Amino acid sequence: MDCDQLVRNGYVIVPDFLSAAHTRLLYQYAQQLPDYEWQQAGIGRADDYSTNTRIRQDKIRWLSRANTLETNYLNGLETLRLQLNRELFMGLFDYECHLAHYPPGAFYRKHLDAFKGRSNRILTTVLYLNPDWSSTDGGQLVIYGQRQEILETVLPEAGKLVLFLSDKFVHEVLAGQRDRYSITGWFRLNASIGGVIDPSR
Ligand SMILES: O=C(O)CCC(=O)C(=O)O
Ligand SMILES: [Fe+2]
Repeated sequence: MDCDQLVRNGYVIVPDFLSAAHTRLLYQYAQQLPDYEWQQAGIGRADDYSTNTRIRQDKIRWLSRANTLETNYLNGLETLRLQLNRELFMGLFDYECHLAHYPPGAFYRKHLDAFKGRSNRILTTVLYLNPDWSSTDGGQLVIYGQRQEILETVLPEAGKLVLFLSDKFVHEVLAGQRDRYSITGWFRLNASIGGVIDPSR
């Protein structure tokens, strides 16, 4: 992981963050999960939470330490959290993530993952799981700059990790032709106030 790029640009794209073997296992795992394991994704959190399929149409499943494969991934991101704290003094407190499944045609319109001063989501991570994804398959992640210019159009290719500051970059997921699998997560700060635990979701 190149921390310099993250500091310079506020985002970084790492093509081979995860080995092909580990990525394949996660891909197969996601593909075989039965329908009832997935929930319609929503927007907002806690009391503000709602599902709005005009904005996003993916299905998600939160990761836990309930099995080895999920635990391995969470351990890998824990190592990254410690690296970021060590090298960039980011003070990241914890990490949460979910599998995401975009069926053909599904999208996620332009949005921010966090709003300045109102969220403890600091850094977004997206890991892509699909092997052999080509540009004709669609499903790109488009990252926008401060003047709404396109900074990056990212193909969701197996093993690739995208990291960006959650309150800085508007982004969207374009509709694709294939089932698209990924793991999206957030490094968080601890924003509990007055003994009220800050909700993670
Ligand atoms: O899957 C992606 O490329 C991005 C997903 C995303 O923006 C989100 O879940 O907030
Ligand atoms: Fe997002």
